[in-house]
Amino acid sequence: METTRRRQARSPSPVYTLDDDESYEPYIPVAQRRQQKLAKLSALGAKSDKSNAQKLQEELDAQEDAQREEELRREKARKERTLLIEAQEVHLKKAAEDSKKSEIEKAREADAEILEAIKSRRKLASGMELAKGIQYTEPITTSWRAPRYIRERPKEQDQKLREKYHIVVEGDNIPPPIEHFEDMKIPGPILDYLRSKRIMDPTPIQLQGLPVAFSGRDVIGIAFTGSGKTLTFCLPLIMMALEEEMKLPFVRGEGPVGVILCPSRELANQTYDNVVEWCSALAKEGKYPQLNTLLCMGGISMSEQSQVLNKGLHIVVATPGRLIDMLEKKRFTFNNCKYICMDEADRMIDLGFEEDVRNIMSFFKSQRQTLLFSATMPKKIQDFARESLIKPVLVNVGRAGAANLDVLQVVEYVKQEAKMVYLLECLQKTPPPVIIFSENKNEVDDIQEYLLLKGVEAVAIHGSKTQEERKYAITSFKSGAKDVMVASGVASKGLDFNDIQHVIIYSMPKEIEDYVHQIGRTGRSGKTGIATTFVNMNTPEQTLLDLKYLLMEAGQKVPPFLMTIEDPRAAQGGALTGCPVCGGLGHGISNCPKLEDAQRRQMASHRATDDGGGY
Ligand SMILES: Nc1ncnc2c1ncn2[C@@H]1O[C@H](COP(=O)(O)OP(=O)(O)OP(=O)(O)O)[C@@H](O)[C@H]1O
Repeated sequence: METTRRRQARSPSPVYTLDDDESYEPYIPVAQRRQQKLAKLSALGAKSDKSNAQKLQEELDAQEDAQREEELRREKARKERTLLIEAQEVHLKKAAEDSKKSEIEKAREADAEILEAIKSRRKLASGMELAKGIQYTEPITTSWRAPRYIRERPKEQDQKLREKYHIVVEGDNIPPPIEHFEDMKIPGPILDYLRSKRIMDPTPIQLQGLPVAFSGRDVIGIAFTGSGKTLTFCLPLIMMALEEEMKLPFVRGEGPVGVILCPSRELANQTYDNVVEWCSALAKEGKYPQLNTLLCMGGISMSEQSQVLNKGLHIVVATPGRLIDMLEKKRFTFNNCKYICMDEADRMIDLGFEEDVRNIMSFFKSQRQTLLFSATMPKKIQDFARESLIKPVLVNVGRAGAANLDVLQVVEYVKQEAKMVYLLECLQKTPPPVIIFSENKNEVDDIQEYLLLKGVEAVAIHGSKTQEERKYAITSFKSGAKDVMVASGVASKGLDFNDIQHVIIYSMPKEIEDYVHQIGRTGRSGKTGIATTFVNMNTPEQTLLDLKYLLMEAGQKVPPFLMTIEDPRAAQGGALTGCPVCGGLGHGISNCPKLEDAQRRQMASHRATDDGGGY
């Protein structure tokens, strides 16, 4: 033990322990080795003969060579090992990068495939046009012109005006924006009527959308909920019908001049009421003729409307199913129809409803002006629509699918079992009227029952209610006789109720567009409102992500539990652009909830019946 310790202490070699590689041989510098060799030789030289010394010399040389070779081999092996490790590391890193890249690429490829499939949908042209390969290249012309002073002002001024009102336009030869209704050549009685309703100046979508539509151009109009889109697409049709009627009055069996398509009966009813009011205002003083409007939708008998059908018909407001039925039965024709507008157009030309629209298009006999309006219009629907329109003008106020900034959005985590009780508390936040949304018909009924039990004056509306019940719910709520309306999302899209104070979203819809439409029942025409949304662990994470981004975009408070939800695309380094299919900001096309639903709807569309959804 003592010897070992001393030997170790004397050893000139580097410190080395058994913990290291056992095959290791300490390195002895060449000069030292030579000295050792010389010492051995001289010792030998003293005792033995020369040949022995020579032998030994050769032996030692051979040993030295072998040792050097071994050293070189080891050195080489070490270098090779280092290179191998480096190469492996590079390979692994590359593989990791490649897999990350291929994930993104894979997603991108999948997206491209879906987008291609959407793009390859047939245009929304009539069957006759498609069969004969008829393609219109120029928009229809109308006699409407902007006042000369506006037409002649520099284009930069038009652009400045658009910037002032945050209007984005796309298209060729875009008619100028007009800041005052008085400059739009709208008949006086309608202007008076609008003023009486405190509609003094056009909203951004109106000040650009109306001149474009009056000029006969195809329009894709996108603007926030409650921003006055209805007037933007109804007034041009009224003016067109007026001009036709004044040229040569319509007699029985003639018309309509144009049609407005709505995705639900309630919306059709509301739009019809608006058109009738505006037409009555027009004819009130006797200076202009009466224009006749037909409401064409499931749930009302056509005998009720026979007096309209017995006269010349100017305007039809319809849901698709009943309209097709009437056209097939030849109750009226589209032989002279020149105008078609789709409200909530993204829904109308969405997969599933598209075939109905295509069917309706097939009844047109000549070129028409086509207008598509919505608060939500995902990029791909826009692209598809654009291909079906003729030199369309896109008028966009705010991002398509963005929430109305006049709505204060509050998102609360409420456990499923606590929702009903908390709902009562929530109702105290504001005075009535309040709308409560639920995605589920049974839940709508349960909520109404609970509220009635608690003494709250509540009505309910959903697709399984009869036409009478739906009408009663809407009218009693609109008149203020009832404080609360509990509704399913579908039944209330686009409905314009007066001064809704508070929207409570009892169950968060899967598609963020539905959320945008639902909260949009408040904060209309420049007023403010509150939207409270209940979420919990039943809410899909992807929906929560969409919601988080939407709140951030609108500058709203994002609750901490939403803040903690990470976007997997951010980790993958993917682009955080909105989903081109639904416009949601929190996911890509490959996991779009709407696409799944749309596909389901497409399959179901063949079985669709006129069951209360408006068809
Ligand atoms: N220029 C205006 N000034 C003030 N109020 C207006 C103006 N234009 C329309 N309004 C009113 O604003 C309300 C909302 O209009 P409208 O229903 O057309 O909104 P919308 O954009 O179609 O909304 P949604 O996307 O929810 O269907 C209506 O009550 C309407 O009378």
